[in-house]
Amino acid sequence: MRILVVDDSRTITTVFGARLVEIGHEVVIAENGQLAVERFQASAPDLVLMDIEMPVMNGFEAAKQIRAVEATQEWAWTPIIFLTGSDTPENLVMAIEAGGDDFIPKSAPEGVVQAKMKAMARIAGLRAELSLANRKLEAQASQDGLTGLFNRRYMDLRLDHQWGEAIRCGAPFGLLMMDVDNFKLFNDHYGHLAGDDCLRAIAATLQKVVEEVNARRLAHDAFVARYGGEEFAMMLPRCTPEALAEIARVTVDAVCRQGIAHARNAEWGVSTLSVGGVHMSRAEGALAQLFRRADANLYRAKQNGRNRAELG
Ligand SMILES: Nc1nc2c(ncn2[C@@H]2O[C@H](COP(=O)(O)OP(=O)(O)OP(=O)(O)O)[C@@H](O)[C@H]2O)c(=O)[nH]1
Repeated sequence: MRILVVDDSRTITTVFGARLVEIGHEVVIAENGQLAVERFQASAPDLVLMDIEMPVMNGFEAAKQIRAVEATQEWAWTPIIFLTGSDTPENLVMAIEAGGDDFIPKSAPEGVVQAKMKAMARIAGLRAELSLANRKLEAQASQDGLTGLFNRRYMDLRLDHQWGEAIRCGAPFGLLMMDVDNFKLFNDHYGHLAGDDCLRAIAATLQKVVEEVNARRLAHDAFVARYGGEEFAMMLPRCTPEALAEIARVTVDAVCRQGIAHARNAEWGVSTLSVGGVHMSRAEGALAQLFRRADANLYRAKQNGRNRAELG
């Protein structure tokens, strides 16, 4: 474990530090509470062993600040054990109130110190595993199982937030609705599993396009989601009408150039995409209206021959 040892007494940090290093731990030392908070942030220790009475900032205050730092990171928790010369009941209560987890007298025998650290490390390990599992679950809940893009549920949540912000700031907003062309014929011709592969491949291309959009700052925090079936939606906050037109064109071209064989897709012989785009120079009104306009343009793209974008 990496252990942050905090004490204003050089003797204590040296003695405790040497004991911990001897039994295989890495030790980071801080001489007061303020340095403890700084070193906690810089070194992300697995455990903090901290004195209570110290100059500049005492151990209780440092523990509170460490907990405040952790509160900004979901699920973060590092055990804090107070080291003290006086294990009075008042100190014990204050230690726990300040966010500490345990309390060891400096005079405690070696075995007790080691046993307490082992217990804390075990809890910290379980907590870390739980945090990882939770993050995986969160990622799964926001992802579409087939394509790995964001799913509709996540899209609605994130879009609500982006749209609200765009309205508050009077910022521009762009939306592209995209639909794979003649996809029923693709399934009929190549089978449903090949259809799934085709959707995955197109989704990967759309993801690349959106990453490029963000990298080139053509929009702010753009993202693409599977809207449903063979339909996708790309959200383009703060993009210009010129950028929207370029992104729509690039998207249509990129899917066509991908060259996924589609013998029954008109004269192209490969899978293609139709796109309906809408741009607002100042976000206002209901999101549903934006989607209706994008849908109408998508319909026009289909009517006008597919493998194209219609904007408005
Ligand atoms: N393989 C596969 N097919 C899907 C999936 N979701 C929807 N589809 C199919 O997508 C097809 C969409 O067909 P339509 O809505 O008729 O549209 P289209 O054939 O693409 O024709 P246009 O949109 O007019 O170009 C349907 O046959 C659906 O079964 C999926 O997850 N996997």
